[in-house]
Amino acid sequence: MIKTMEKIKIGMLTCSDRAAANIYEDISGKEIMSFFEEVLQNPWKPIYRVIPDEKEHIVSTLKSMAEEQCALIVTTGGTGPAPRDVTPEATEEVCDKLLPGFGELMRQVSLQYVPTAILSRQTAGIYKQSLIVNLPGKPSAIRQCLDAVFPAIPYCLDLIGGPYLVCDEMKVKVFRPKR
Ligand SMILES: Nc1ncnc2c1ncn2[C@@H]1O[C@H](COP(=O)(O)OP(=O)(O)OP(=O)(O)O)[C@@H](O)[C@H]1O
Ligand SMILES: Nc1nc2c(c(=O)[nH]1)N[C@H]1C(S)=C(S)[C@@H](COP(=O)(O)O)O[C@H]1N2
Repeated sequence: MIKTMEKIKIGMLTCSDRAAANIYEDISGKEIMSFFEEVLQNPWKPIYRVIPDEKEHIVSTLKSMAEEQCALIVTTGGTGPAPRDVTPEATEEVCDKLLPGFGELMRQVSLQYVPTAILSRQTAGIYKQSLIVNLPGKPSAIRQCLDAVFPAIPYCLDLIGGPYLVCDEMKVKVFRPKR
């Protein structure tokens, strides 16, 4: 089990050519940060990076965040069909196991907001003791997707030997089936 004496580490990885080049501010990464500030009640620490849409760079950053013991790594951007969108490929290359239900649910929920939700190839999976979840790049997509999938994340971390997440029940209804 990842030690709970220490602060829980959450990786936040923005994959965006323009955010990495400071052409625009990384609002999506900040949205991920504020989601966890609101819901998490454990002591925790963000491990935050902004990198361009380059597969090998994404692969090595995901691996280094896992080596740094991030229990959860949330990416944003690079999930679409454009030539430089490669975040799902990098995630699939890194992961030992894929969890396709995450992408299925996030696309289903996102379709309530935009018909182009079907263009996101966002996925999720397990690498060692880290859960990796892809989100689209649009800042508005962050909450829509995290609100949908987060209730299953604490139990997923329990199952992979990660830290026990304690969350604000007023903000998110975490579900842990009785074992
Ligand atoms: N990290 C981010 N912060 C703020 N806005 C973003 C971010 N990522 C994407 N966006 C916004 O969402 C729009 C669509 O995102 P998309 O990922 O398709 O950008 P892109 O065309 O791939 O370019 P880039 O990789 O440089 O972000 C962008 O035009 C931008 O307005
Ligand atoms: N919730 C939500 N999902 C969304 C969107 C959005 O605005 N909101 N944008 C869609 C669009 S337009 C694209 S191209 C894909 C991929 O975006 P990405 O390449 O920035 O990850 O996500 C889709 N999913």
